[in-house]
Amino acid sequence: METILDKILTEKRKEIMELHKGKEAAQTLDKHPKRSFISRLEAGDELAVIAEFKRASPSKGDINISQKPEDQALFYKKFGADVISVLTDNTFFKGSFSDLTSVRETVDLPVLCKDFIIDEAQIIKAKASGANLILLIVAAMGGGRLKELYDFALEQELEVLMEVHNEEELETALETGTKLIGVNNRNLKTFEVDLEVTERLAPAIKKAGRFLISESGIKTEEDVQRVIAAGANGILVGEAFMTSNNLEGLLKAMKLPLRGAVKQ
Ligand SMILES: O=P(O)(O)OC[C@@H](O)[C@@H](O)c1c[nH]c2ccccc12
Repeated sequence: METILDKILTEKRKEIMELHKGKEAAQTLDKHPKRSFISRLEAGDELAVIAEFKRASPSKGDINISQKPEDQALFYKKFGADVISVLTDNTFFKGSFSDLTSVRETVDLPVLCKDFIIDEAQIIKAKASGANLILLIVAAMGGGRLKELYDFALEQELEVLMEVHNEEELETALETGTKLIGVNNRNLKTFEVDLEVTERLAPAIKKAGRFLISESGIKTEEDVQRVIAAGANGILVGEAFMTSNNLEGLLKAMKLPLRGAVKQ
């Protein structure tokens, strides 16, 4: 059966053909000093928060369709986010690369390009649009291709958040040498969400000495305590922030210390 991930990748292949046709000059926005998420993680003893600009998704439909990326980015920055993630996929998530550029130009935080990247042309586009980090989803391609794209991104001076959902994908990710592993609690094939995925994969990630970001389905302070207890260094939150009527309270409550957050 064709999964949603298959459908998205079919669409991406069309977009990539267009990207290859238009030889857009990859002028970078790197007038600013480099914005590194990894150095923030190395320095910090507080949970890192990646706050996502997410208008819509295939599983939820419209989430917050009228919000402007620059307004949301200013709130995220003000309330303590460490990175802003921007969905750039248009067909399924109603995002765009110009959303990413707006965010990059509005705040001085590192910006993550959240897309389904399977080709170098998309990485060049992300960089030219202002990304500091990109997402690479292990489930979207084979291990050899993953390593090529990972190395290409590093050459472009981008950091990489590598996303996994099970043990096999994690093994493939670790082999690339990536420092940042994102554990997606949502199965991209069934949309089922379970924080237990973070708990299951955390020991191997910690043992390998990599940073662990728990992604998806995190809505409450209790959820955050749970993933910190499992060993998360950071979280990635979209829907709960985009729909909250008390974003300040929620985001600040989630910025917990990494030690002492769990009552013994
Ligand atoms: O809205 P949530 O449940 O907080 O999830 C955010 C983020 O993890 C999710 O948007 C996501 C994780 N991996 C992805 C890959 C592609 C698109 C989207 C995603």
